[in-house]
Amino acid sequence: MQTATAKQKLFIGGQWVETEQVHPIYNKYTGELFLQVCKAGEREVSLAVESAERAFREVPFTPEYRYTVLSKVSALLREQADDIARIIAQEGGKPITDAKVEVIRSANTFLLAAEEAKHLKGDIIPTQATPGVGNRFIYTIKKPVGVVCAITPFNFPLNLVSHKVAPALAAGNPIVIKPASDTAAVALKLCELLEAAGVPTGYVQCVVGDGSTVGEQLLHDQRITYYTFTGSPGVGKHIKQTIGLRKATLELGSNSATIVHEDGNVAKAAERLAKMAFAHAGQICISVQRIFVHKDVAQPFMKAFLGHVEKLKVGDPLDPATDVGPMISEKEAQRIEAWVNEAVREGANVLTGGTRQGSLFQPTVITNASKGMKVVDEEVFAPVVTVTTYDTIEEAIRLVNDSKYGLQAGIYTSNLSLSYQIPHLLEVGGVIINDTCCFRADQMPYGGVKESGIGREGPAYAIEEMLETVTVVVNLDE
Ligand SMILES: NC(=O)c1ccc[n+]([C@@H]2O[C@H](COP(=O)([O-])OP(=O)(O)OC[C@H]3O[C@@H](n4cnc5c(N)ncnc54)[C@H](O)[C@@H]3O)[C@@H](O)[C@H]2O)c1
Ligand SMILES: O=C[C@H](O)CS(=O)(=O)O
Repeated sequence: MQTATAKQKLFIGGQWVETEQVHPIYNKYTGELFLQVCKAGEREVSLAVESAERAFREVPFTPEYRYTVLSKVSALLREQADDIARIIAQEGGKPITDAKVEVIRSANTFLLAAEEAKHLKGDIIPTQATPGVGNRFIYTIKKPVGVVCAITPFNFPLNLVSHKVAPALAAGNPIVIKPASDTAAVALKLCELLEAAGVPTGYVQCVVGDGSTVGEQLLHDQRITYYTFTGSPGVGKHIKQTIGLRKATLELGSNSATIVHEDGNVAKAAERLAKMAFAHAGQICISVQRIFVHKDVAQPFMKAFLGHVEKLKVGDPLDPATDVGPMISEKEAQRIEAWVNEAVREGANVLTGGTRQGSLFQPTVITNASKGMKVVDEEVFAPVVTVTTYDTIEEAIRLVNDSKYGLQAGIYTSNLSLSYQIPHLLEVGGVIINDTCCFRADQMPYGGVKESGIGREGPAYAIEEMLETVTVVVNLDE
């Protein structure tokens, strides 16, 4: 990684490529210039896809070697975790402790994908009992889909890139990465590690630039067979409409909810919810945005919850004591300030927070919020949570489901029967029992329903989506 005054080059076809135009990346807390990154033009984007396509046709990449490369990247991430975490903290504003967790999770994501590369297999299809099939042996093989394009957001600038690069490579596909420009430094750092680990030429490229230029060009390039996108629902819908019949995985937004039921552990719920509603300043797709608490436990819950929230330390992401850092930009902090003020005008109460200093927004707890308010209906993607009481579990389920989104939901309850039933009733891609909706283990299938997306990530599941199944029928009578 270079210094702020030097230009960080792009990675295309195994070369570090310099361009005229740069994108300045700023330290999101101090506002100082952190790094200048070369911006891809039409030529570099086309070259990136061409390099990937050529690699796919001409460069062998065996499953055994995929394992070697991916596991080496995992080891390098672990070795360099402290330095890489500092990049994430500076360009992304993520508290250093959380940034370090992200790096270690990425190392794990690579290792999980490496292991999967050893186990790619098709199926044997039983035919003996099917009339008319005759003496035929039917089986399937799995082939890589072709050139994959990864388009990623700013909030987990390493692990969400890893969740696309590692499975694509494990499946034998070359990839073109277009990271969010404001946090592109760590994606390019990952390319350095992939190069050091010996990734074959052309299997990884990274081009930086705006969604409206670089992103659009990638969507229209017919040499790309598969898109894996994480980002906002608006861009996700646009991708789906633009790419036609080509396949895509879309990991989009949410206004995720957690229920604190009358028989749940209120003390634990209050502590975890205070952490997970405000982690990374609420800029997590599964961040706790709506809390529904049973009326009988609402008072002790609120007391404990507010106590924890008011202890959160807001400030410099490089300070290990910081819990909540800045938002990605002052513009985003101004947006959420306006949404909170609008909710107050419409009758909501702010119990704590609600104030802004530049891009720092104080952890904010809102009550008396209702449907029709942006802080309830839209994805806040900010350190803001609403708390609403309910009378019956049926009402709580209806409130959780009353959303255009459906990524994950959480419930605190000691009722075994309810724990079993509720995943069948909630309209989400993942249900977390006795923890908040903001939980992800990197190996689990992860993704949403409704406007939260299409498909599942987690190395084993992403690999499956990035493979083509070919059926082979052998007529044994010939
Ligand atoms: N479900 C998940 O797993 C998940 C994870 C993280 C973030 N997110 C979502 O991401 C959003 C926040 O991230 P963001 O602000 O970086 O999202 P964003 O949608 O603004 O940008 C994501 C990426 O899309 C690119 N892009 C924008 N317009 C494009 C276009 N026309 N064509 C092609 N690419 C284009 C951007 O440059 C960026 O690289 C939130 O909605 C959040 O919920 C979802
Ligand atoms: O922002 C949403 C991400 O999916 C979070 S995580 O990296 O998967 O935890």
